[in-house]
Amino acid sequence: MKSYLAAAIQMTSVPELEKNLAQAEELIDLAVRQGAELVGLPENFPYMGEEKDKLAQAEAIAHKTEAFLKTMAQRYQITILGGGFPIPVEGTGKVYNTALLIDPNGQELSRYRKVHLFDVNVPDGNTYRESTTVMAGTELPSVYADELLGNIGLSVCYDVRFPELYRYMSSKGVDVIFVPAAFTAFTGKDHWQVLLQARAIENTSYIIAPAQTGINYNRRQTHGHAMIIDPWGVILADAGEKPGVAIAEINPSRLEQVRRQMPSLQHRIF
Ligand SMILES: O=C(O)CNC(=O)[C@H](CS)NC(=O)CCC(=O)C(=O)O
Repeated sequence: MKSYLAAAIQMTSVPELEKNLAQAEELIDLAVRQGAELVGLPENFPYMGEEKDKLAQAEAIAHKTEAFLKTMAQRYQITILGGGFPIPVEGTGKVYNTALLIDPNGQELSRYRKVHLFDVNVPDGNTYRESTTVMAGTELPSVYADELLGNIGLSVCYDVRFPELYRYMSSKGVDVIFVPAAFTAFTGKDHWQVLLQARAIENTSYIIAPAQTGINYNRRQTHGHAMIIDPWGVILADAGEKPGVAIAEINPSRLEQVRRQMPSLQHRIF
């Protein structure tokens, strides 16, 4: 593993596929100009809108997004994570909320289907029923061992509330954990940063958390604060509330140092 720069992209995706892909490319370009070699896009980056509208366009979203990610990876010579986007599941009328990791040759390295679905009545009055259109994934995320970038684990948004998922990754030697999200503004203000820091500290791993921000559609508002956190829990970069990028160094000697200073992973009893 080497030292390199990673980027967590923050965007305001709307119910228009082409517009979102154009916004994503502008921000990828910005990240690459600053030297990023590993770039993450947030959950639902190609489309944020009513669940039924997303489902109606799922075929096109899935097809164009996968092609887009491969093109971006090759054009910019980066490894890219497309945070959860819908991929239809044959014969069910539903989709998997899928995260895809692609290498600079345009080859797929890893694929994860969101396991925990956001079926929550948020106290701000918004009701979320992700399971009406999304099938829950049933598999733990595989940890992809990249010779240069480290061991990379994938998760999506609401998953961040389930520490057992990250403990599993940790048992597979994860170094860098992606948490692409579209966190609600209401839950995000109190929970987002705390949960991410906890996952970083308890697993002594880097966290790369790309995010949605601002008003995406109707009354849906997302929290922003795409960030990169180091294995000690220090926030290395925070994109704030506007579309942009959070960029920071991923450094194997820092991983090694923190794991020496705080060997909690070696002290597990259960
Ligand atoms: O808002 C939308 O339309 C899009 N939402 C999403 O893409 C997903 C699934 S509904 N949001 C979350 O998982 C939020 C989790 C969260 O906010 C928490 O755990 O507090």
